Parts: sequence; C-alpha cells; structure tokens
Amino acid sequence: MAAATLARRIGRSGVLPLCCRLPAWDRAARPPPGPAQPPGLPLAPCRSFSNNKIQVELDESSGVAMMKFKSPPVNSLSLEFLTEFSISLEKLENNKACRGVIITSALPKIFSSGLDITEMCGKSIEHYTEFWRAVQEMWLRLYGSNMVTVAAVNGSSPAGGCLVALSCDYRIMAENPKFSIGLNEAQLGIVAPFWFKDTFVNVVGHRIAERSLQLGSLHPAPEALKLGLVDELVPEEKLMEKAAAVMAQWLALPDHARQLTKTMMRKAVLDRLVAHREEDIKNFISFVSKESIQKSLRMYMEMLKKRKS
Ligand SMILES: CCCCCCCCC/C=C/C(=O)SCCNC(=O)CCNC(=O)[C@H](O)C(C)(C)COP(=O)(O)OP(=O)(O)OC[C@H]1O[C@@H](n2cnc3c(N)ncnc32)[C@H](O)[C@@H]1OP(=O)(O)O
Repeated sequence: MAAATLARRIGRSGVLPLCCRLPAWDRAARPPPGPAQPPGLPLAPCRSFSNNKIQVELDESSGVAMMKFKSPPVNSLSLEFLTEFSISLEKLENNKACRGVIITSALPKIFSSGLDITEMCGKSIEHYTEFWRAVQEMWLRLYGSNMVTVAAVNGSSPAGGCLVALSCDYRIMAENPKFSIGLNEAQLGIVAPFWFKDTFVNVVGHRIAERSLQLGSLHPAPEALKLGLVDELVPEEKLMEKAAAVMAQWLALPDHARQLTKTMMRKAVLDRLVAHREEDIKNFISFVSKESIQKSLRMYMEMLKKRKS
C-alpha cells in the first residue's frame, strides 16, 4: 500500500481510526486462556495477511502469530513500513484468537536497520510530523501491547531496530558475533528521544543505558547478552524453535494476570509519551531541521555508501 494511501487511512490526526477505542495499555485484560499448546505440535487453522513490508501468519490453535519483516535491503523503518507495522499490530491486538506475536526478519543478517534515515533528510515539516507520529504510534502499540511479544533477533539491529526489540517482552538473538544491537544514535550525531531512553533503561538499568547511549554503542550479540540487552543467545538455526518454546512458557500463565503486571511495569513510561506527544513531535522537527543535523545525517549516509564500495 502506498504511503499516501496509508496516510489517508490514518487521517490528519495521525492516529489510526481504531484508536478511538481504549489503547491496549489501558484496556481490561483478556479472559483467562485455555491450556497453552506445547511447541512442535501440528498446527491447526492459520490466518495470514501480508503487505509490501510485513508478513503475518496467525496460528489460531496456539494463539501465536509470526510477524516477519520483509522490506529489502535492510528493513528500514520508513513511514510506509511503520504504518504497516502499526496496522498489523492492531489487527492482531483486535483478534481474540491471538495471544502472542513473535517478531523476526525474513531477510538474512538484518533484523532492522532502524529508522529510515532518508525520511529525516531534506523533507518538509509536514513530512517530519507524519513520520514522527508514525514512529510514536508504532512504539505505543508495541510497548503497550496486551499480547506476549517475543523478538527473535536474527540479524543486526541498530537504533530503531533495537527499539523494536527492546519494546518486546523477551529478546532472543542469534548467537553470531557479527550481529550487533544497540541505540547508536550518538554515532550519527543525533539523540535518542526520552522514550527510546526510558525503554532502554527499563531493560538494562540506568548505568548501562547511560554509557551505551552516550557512546552510541552497537553491542555484538555476546556483549548484548552480558549487558542484559537480550535475554538469551541461541544458534541461528534454533532461533525460531526457541522463540516458540519461550512463547509457550509465557502463554501458560493466565492472560489477565500477565497483562495487568505488564501494564503496571510499563504504564508510567507509556503515559509520559502520551502526555507529551505533540511536544515530542515539535522537538523532533526543530532538531532534524537544523542544518548541522542534516549535514551529519548526509555524511552518515555517504559513509554507509563508501563502506560498501
Ligand atoms: C531532541 C531529540 C529529538 C529526536 C532526534 C531524532 C531521533 C532519531 C532517532 C533515530 C533512530 C534511528 O533508527 S536512526 C537509524 C540508525 N541506523 C543505522 O545506523 C544503521 C545504518 N546501517 C548499517 O549499519 C548497515 O546498513 C546494516 C544495517 C548493518 C546493513 O549493512 P549491509 O552491509 O548489509 O548493507 P548496506 O550496504 O550498508 O545497506 C544497504 C542499503 O541500505 C541503506 N541503508 C542502511 N541503513 C539504512 C537506514 N537506516 N535508513 C536508510 N537507508 C539505509 C544503505 O545506505 C544502502 O543503500 P544503497 O547504497 O543505496 O544500496
């Protein structure tokens, strides 16, 4: 679906139409689940939907959806990608048969390269507004999801890609030291906004987050495990099997208890962005509109190209 069509669906407010209902992080818990299906059993009816950027398959018998990013070359989080991501999450959230989602990449070696830098270079204020609202929307939906969210990180995951993983309930990464993950914004000469930082702090704690953010560190998988940035490493070929096993473990508990606990842990951070959304958009616009920031981003893109040749 073209970005313009998606933007029309979202409307001027930048909020998806179904957002009129209470957001996921404020909704009553789902009814207690039936027994969780152990991983590896034959799977019954599957619902799938897919768009240009993301493919989703829901196994209704286990209540687990598999969401795969498939936007070559690097799954960058463009306006179109972010919009499709939010729509996909919303569809699953509204489907009572879905209790958990595993997020991974269909591309080799890359989970997601983070926010699409071209969306932040040389665009209009209207575009920056729409783009940043879409980034916020994606995070509010994912971090505030009632579903169990497991990131199966099967490749590099800088900046916005790392945020996606950090926003899940559990992170499993492929045991490959060539894959790295982190909030490397400082290396681009930009700053991670407060809610990226809050999400990071909630996972690794203040000291590790402070050092890592100031240095813009990208941590190779083994280091990411040591820091607690990911919960476990497994050989790449075992990643999906492990993700299914972890999901089954989390789904073995009653949804309502887990959901209320998740809300208790995350609400303050979610509420902070909800209360300051417009201000955050204004900050983003004034920041990226600076000539010095535009120059830094252009130089970074050139560096990526040079590194290739
Ligand atoms: C006050 C506070 C207010 C708020 C202030 C503002 C806050 C903003 C917060 C920002 C958050 C972010 O996520 S910023 C994004 C940070 N992301 C990154 O630093 C990732 C940079 N990319 C990489 O390191 C690498 O590309 C990597 C992902 C490992 C893949 O390496 P490979 O060798 O496989 O592939 P490459 O050859 O490098 O890349 C393939 C092509 O994709 C492009 N590409 C790669 N990453 C891209 C990206 N993120 N956006 C666009 N394009 C990208 C490359 O330029 C190439 O383009 P062609 O040459 O044309 O083929």
